[in-house]
Amino acid sequence: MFAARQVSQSVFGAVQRRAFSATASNASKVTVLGAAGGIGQPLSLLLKLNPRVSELALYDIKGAPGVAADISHINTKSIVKGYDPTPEGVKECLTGAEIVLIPAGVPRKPGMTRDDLFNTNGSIVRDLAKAAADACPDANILVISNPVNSTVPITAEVFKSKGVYNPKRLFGVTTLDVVRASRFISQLKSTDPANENITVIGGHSGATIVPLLSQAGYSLEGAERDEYVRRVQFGGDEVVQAKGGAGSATLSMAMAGARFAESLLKAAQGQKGVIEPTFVDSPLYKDQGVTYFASQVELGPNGVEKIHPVGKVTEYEQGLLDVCLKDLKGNIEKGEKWVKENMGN
Ligand SMILES: NC(=O)c1ccc[n+]([C@@H]2O[C@H](COP(=O)([O-])OP(=O)(O)OC[C@H]3O[C@@H](n4cnc5c(N)ncnc54)[C@H](O)[C@@H]3O)[C@@H](O)[C@H]2O)c1
Ligand SMILES: O=C(O)C[C@H](O)C(=O)O
Repeated sequence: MFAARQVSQSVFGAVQRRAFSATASNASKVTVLGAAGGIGQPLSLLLKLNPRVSELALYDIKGAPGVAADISHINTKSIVKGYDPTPEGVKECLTGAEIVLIPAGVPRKPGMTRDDLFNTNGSIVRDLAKAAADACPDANILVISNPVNSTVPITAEVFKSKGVYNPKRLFGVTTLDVVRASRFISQLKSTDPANENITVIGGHSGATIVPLLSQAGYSLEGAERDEYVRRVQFGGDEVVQAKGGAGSATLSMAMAGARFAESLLKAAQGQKGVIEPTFVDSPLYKDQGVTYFASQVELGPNGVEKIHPVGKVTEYEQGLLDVCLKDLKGNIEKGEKWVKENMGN
């Protein structure tokens, strides 16, 4: 019995060390809004395993205190607290947060696009953004709820309306596209996916997701190339279909969200050269009316440190980018227009 306990602790310790090899130097409060959901629960679990997190604050319209009680028994140092779904609860949960992750909202069912979630999730994200703008205007806000191409502009407009918008602190989480693009190329090329890091630019839905294989030195041709791009662009649909009405990607998204939060924490705690593709207020295509765009972004203590240009692309990739920009512009404008007309109190 004792031996078994020793073994399991050491195996789990090794997993934890491999997953997050950092030693915490600075304390950070991280808040998850939608913490009892399909993404929220495993995301909160991964954040509890991260030694860079000192306090984990969980909020949901139902079930956050239960998730918090469960996770709080894990033998890592961070304090975990779940909050009741009241205005005071969400305020307390957000106050002092350095990072706020928002996976609150409904997921897709087969046959739906992400844009079909717009009305429901737009209101949810708008209201949570209002609470964040009031309680922690300087926090990094990480929007996961779909449609990201519209929920990020909605969040920005809420922060602007309260006079606290800082474009360096608002991120649409597109890490799952990078994770998929890297995994899928490794399957084709029989490489170690951990060593792949395919840049994905644009936005987070269908044709707005543009993987840049050429920048990783790969050149697929013909049907193989088209199938790879289609799989990256519609990887989310693959999961939605497979789950058959029970939701969309949750576990891979939790990993991707935890990875992005870890990158921000590393950068905030002084690590240089931390770069992740993410959907931000970007100058790259503003002249074409596309005000938010995902590209490689260097992170720092103030959030966005540097937005890297897209760089050299092939003619084929330029074709994908042209389609992306057209769709993205519409998604962004839709979010901005809706929230301006529906800002509420
Ligand atoms: N950015 C991405 O790459 C990505 C990937 C996967 C899923 N998503 C999106 O993430 C969202 C969540 O997906 P899920 O599978 O976790 O859904 P889910 O239904 O399992 O969980 C959502 C949670 O949000 C909570 N919630 C709803 N309204 C809330 C509010 N006003 N305040 C606080 N909590 C609230 C619900 O109670 C629920 O627990 C969806 O919109 C989905 O499309 C994005
Ligand atoms: O596909 C979805 O609806 C969820 C998410 O955006 C994904 O890419 O898996």
